[in-house]
Order: sequence, then structure tokens, then C-alpha cells
Amino acid sequence: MTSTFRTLTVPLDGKASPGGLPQFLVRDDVLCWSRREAGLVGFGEITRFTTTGPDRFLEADIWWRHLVIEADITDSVELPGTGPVAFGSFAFSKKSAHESRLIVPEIVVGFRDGHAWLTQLTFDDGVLTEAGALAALDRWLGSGSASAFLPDGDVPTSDPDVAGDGTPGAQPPGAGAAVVRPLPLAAGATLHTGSLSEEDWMAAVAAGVAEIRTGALEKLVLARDIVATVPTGVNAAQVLRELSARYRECWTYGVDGLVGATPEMLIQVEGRTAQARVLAGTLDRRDAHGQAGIPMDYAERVLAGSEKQRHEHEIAIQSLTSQLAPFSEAMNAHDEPFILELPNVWHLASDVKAELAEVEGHVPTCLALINALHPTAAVCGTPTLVAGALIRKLEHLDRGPYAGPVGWLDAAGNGEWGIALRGAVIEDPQTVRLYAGCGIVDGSQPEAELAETWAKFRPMLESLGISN
Ligand SMILES: C=C(O[C@H]1C=CC=C(C(=O)O)[C@@H]1O)C(=O)O
Repeated sequence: MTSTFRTLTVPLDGKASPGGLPQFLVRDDVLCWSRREAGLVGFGEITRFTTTGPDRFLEADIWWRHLVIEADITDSVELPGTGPVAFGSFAFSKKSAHESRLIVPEIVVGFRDGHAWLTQLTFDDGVLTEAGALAALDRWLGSGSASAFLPDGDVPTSDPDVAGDGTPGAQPPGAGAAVVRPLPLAAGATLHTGSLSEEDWMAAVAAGVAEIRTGALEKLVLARDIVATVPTGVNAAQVLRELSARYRECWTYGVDGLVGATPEMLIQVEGRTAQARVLAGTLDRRDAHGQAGIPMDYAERVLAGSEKQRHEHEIAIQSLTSQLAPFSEAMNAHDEPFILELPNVWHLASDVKAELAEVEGHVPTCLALINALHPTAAVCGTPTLVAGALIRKLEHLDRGPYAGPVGWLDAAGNGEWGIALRGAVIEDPQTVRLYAGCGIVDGSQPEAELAETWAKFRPMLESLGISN
């Protein structure tokens, strides 16, 4: 690649899009990071970096820094997420065959704090203009309406080469804004066993508990997969819209076939401030009759009042804060965890905030932090190496990107990276592999953990139109 990497960011009129970012989730191939009405949506791809192995985060960090250091950036908005941006997804395991990736889109639409913007990214020669960026957005949306988002209402002259060049399969931008209720059921969809049958997975949980009782480790997270076959084809854009409408406390992600809505923030970096949301401790909101009738005070008693759940949570916070400490000047975590209410489950949650320290004259980038933080006890266990080895022995599963970091980063090192939970990989247009796991400690019951995996599959099953 010899041409210069160039980007242009211009403001959009957020008010012209009252539905915010989910309105732009109109294509199955969008790159997505969204929470409530804010976030980033990417269209197209101008380059990508892929890698495997133990140094995947640092290799990606170096690649990205090299790319942006020479970039020609015009940015009149100047917020985290403006200018050059890459979306990424990383394998959970350093031994995984799955490729970790950073993808640089051609177009990004961003919303945050009442601001909206559009970025065009390119290696091509030629002048980047607001009109050209809007025309490119139109092309991805398959419409001629992007100019309605200009702050002053001007209708720019579109680039005649690209204007009106609707992309096959795209829907008009408004098409995805409304949430369809009740959820459409996918005709003929079926579910299949993944790597392990339910019985074999429960045996693995029992083996994990036995190992914990020997004192070899304190906590272990065991996951399993199931496969959904959807003969009518998976509508990824619809899945993303459903997840972002229903799981408003979560971060909805879509990167190269990996889709989901995670409640767990691995690390969010904005300038010198880093934040994380640590979860551990789960209670299904459905009662024995399948009704979501469990009251909050019951959840508080069972989660916050349970020694097992508190212990599991304590281990998760300890694992994050001890890894973050060397990069921080100051850190605060609430003494008491809070109850996070999601449509499917309750969680015991804690938010951690750190003021980042300069290391060798630089604030660490989000990928440098991820390199130190991943895998946390919430998805692996404690001690990490013992838990990791046991996961490989007991799960019989390459987790791929499940439970790995997923998110975005910008040229300044800002970014948001969740842990890819409550998600799935769209393996082909009719096949989706769903993943869910549970923290296992002394006292964990295999049947209860199996039931918990079904509660954690629920967001994806519902958004795919499969009821359980
Ligand atoms: C491993 C998963 O959840 C983790 C995050 C929150 C609560 C968890 C738990 O209570 O077991 C898990 O540690 C998953 O959703 O697949």
C-alpha cells in the first residue's frame, strides 16, 4: 500500500435522525458498536489486519499506530471516535486458530453526547469533501437521503460517479428504525448440539468443581456452544436492531459475522480515563414457570446476599484491578456491587474507573491495556493459567471470538472494548453458532449452570426468532 491514509470527519445533524444510531443498522454487513442511541456504525472496508497467537493485541496495536501516524486527518468534530477508526474482534485464546482482526471501514457514522458525525476513510488519491462523504454514505444506505443529516440543511451536490448507486440488498435508512413486536419467528429454525451434549457439559462442570476442591484453582469459567439453523436465512441487521432496542444496558456489537449484546465492558478509554464494568453472579429473571416475574428485592437477596455469588464477583474485580493498577495513577471501584437488570438476567456488577498513568511518556492505548487485562476472571477463572489449561481440557471447544475483546479504537488510542458475550458467530447465511458460559466455583451445581447458559443464550435466540 503506497497511498496515504486520509480521513475526513464532518458534523451531521443528529436531530435529523431521532432514532440515533440504530437507524443506520440497515445492512447485514455493517460494523456496529452501539448502546442506546449512541455509538459507531461502519460501512465497507478499506483494509484489515489479521493475526493469531499470544501477541495478537500488541501486533494489532503496532499495525494501527503505524497506519495512523502518517495519516492525513481532517476532523472538525474532534471527539473520541472521530477521525480514523477501526473495528475489531479478537480470539479468546492465544492458541485459537480463529483470526483476530482490525477492520478499517470506508464510512463511519457516529453519535455521542448530542453530537453526530460522518467520517470517510480512504487510500485513494483525490480530494475528500463533505459532498463526497455524503454520497458514499448514500451508496451504502442504498438511498439518496444522507444529505438530510447535514447540520445546516444544505443539500450538497452529489458526486455523479457514486450518487444513486444503490447497493443490492440494502434497505432505506428508516426501514430499520422501528422495533418489530412481537418478534418474528424464523420459520423452520432448529437448534443443534454444539461441541458437547448437555450431559457431557454438565460432567465437565462437575469435573471443574472437583478440580476447584483440590485447591488447584479458585474459579473456572466453562462455556458451551449450540448451533441454530435458520432455513430462511439470518437477517444480521434485524438481529442488531433487536438487540440494541431490547438490551439497552448492553453494548450491541457486529464485526464480520460476530454479533451480540454484551453487558460487560472490558475497557473504555477516553484520554486518560479508563473505565470497566465487571460482572459475575447471575440470576435468571424467569421463574420456574418461565415468567419474568422475579422481583428486584429477591434478586438483591439471592445475588448480593449470597456468599457464593459475592465471592465469584470479588474474584472478578480483583483480577481486573490488579492488572489495571500498573497502568493507573488512581483507581476507584465501589465497595458494594450493584444489581444490573437486563431483560433476561440479573447480574452482580461493579464499575471501575482509573486515571491512566504515563508509561515511558505515553498514556497506554486501549489495545495495550487489553493485552494486560485479557482474559479476566469473568471469562477464564483464577489463577488464569490454571483455569485456561482446564478450559482447553474440559470444554472441547475453540471459543473463537466468544469471550474475546470486541469494539473499536481511534487514532488517539481511545476506544471501547466489550467482552464478546451473549453473542454468536454467523458461520454461513443459514448457520449461527451461539456461545454461553458460567463462572464455576466450589458449590456450583451442574444443572443450575446448564440452566444459566440457556438464560444467557436467550438474547440471541430471541433476536434470531427462536424461542426457548
Ligand atoms: C461467561 C459469561 O458470562 C460471564 C459474565 C457475567 C456473569 C457470569 C457468571 O455469572 O457466570 C460470567 O462470568 C457468558 O455470558 O457467556
